[in-house]
Amino acid sequence: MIQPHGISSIQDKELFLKNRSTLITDVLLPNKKQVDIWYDDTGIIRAVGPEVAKEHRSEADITLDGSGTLAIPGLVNTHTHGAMTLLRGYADDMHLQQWLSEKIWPLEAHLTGDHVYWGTKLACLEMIKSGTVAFNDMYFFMKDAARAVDESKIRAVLSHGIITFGNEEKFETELKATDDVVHYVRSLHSPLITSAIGPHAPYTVPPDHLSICAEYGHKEKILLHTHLAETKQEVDDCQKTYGMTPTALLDKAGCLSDRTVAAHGCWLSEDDCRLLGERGSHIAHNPVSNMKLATGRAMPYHWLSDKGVNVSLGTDGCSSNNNLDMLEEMKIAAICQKFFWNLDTLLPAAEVLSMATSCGAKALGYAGGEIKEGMPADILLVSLHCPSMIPLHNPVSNIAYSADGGAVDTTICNGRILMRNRYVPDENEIIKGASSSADDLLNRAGIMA
Ligand SMILES: C[C@H]1O[C@@H](n2cnc3c(N)ncnc32)[C@H](O)[C@@H]1O
Ligand SMILES: [Zn+2]
Repeated sequence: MIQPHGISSIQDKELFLKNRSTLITDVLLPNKKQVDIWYDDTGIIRAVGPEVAKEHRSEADITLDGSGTLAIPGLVNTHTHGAMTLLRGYADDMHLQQWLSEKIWPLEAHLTGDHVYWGTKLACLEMIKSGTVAFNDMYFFMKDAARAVDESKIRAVLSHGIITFGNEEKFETELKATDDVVHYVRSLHSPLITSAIGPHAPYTVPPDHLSICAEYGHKEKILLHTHLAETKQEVDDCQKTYGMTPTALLDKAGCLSDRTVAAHGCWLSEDDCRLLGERGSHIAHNPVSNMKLATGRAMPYHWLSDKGVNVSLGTDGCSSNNNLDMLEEMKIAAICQKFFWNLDTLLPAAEVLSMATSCGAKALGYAGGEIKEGMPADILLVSLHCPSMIPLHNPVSNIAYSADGGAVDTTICNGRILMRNRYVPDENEIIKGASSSADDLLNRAGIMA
């Protein structure tokens, strides 16, 4: 086993076992203030400030030396398909509809719960190693995904991806799968995991099925997670078939509320943005996936923010990104907006950091994404000894534009230490399990790994 730097004794390994009252000393905040942070064993931040170590040292079970690191809130990935880690590099450089219907869906037809378990374990590992503490996931075999997330101790909103193309029998199966996930997640009694209903998109789920999804979501008081206005073809087809935009169609079906997270939004019109603002719905921006699949237009961030829409950030799945690194995503979001809309002031560094943290927590419906008293201890310690963090003229700029996930030294979610000195306890087992699971998937599909 790799002996990671600084983790040597049994006692150190106990760091990862459970929540304990923790003091982080001498850490820098993005505003360049040097502080100590203290949180208790319920995982809630109780004090942040220069004198905190003096006042609370005796109450802390663990002390982490934060010197040489910058503390930022844990990152929130508001749109992904976790287990698609197994499909990383399987189908690149294709047109979106062809990519889905000729490569992705045929392979996904061979998925089992075991694949999704290992794919989600790998996704959680990758997220922990790059500073993500919460994600909004839409995929299949979500009870297996829930097991993987529960073991990984990060936050997640889990939805079964509903794709019906109008088939009633399929819709019944999909609703049953959704209901199973909702009840299974509740039975876990985890404060970190919730469920959502996930009608895949207006082009895969017709209006009558969308309405039933919306009703179910309202009845269960859960999020509704969907794809929206990703391509021009989607918007044109919707106009032709239903005489309205996909956004108006979702609204007519009752799918737009403040519990709705819609991914992409590349081809939203200004009126669509106004409607989303009125409904309090959230848009998850996925710039890497959009650029890779050549959706042809960047999400109109200026219109969305003008209309008061909460815009968060997501990576999309590993088959269209091809990683889950939210620090990388932040940079690409900020530069993609400036480039596409030819506006150098659009989406500045501080805004993209909020997009990846507090706006994400808001979209997923929990209090978080800020390092302050009363907030959950979702904290990253980013190494200041990385070349990409030097010099430190502006910590927020370095985070948004310069660092990548490899700069994250320590990841804490809800007070629990998940990575320290870049060490995650079960990393080797996960890599082994996920690699053989990916081979197994391709073998089952008759593709030589
Ligand atoms: C939940 C479903 O969503 C599919 N999926 C993955 N990425 C995208 C995308 N960019 N657009 C639409 N669907 C996507 C998954 O492959 C799965 O079939
Ligand atoms: Zn997606």
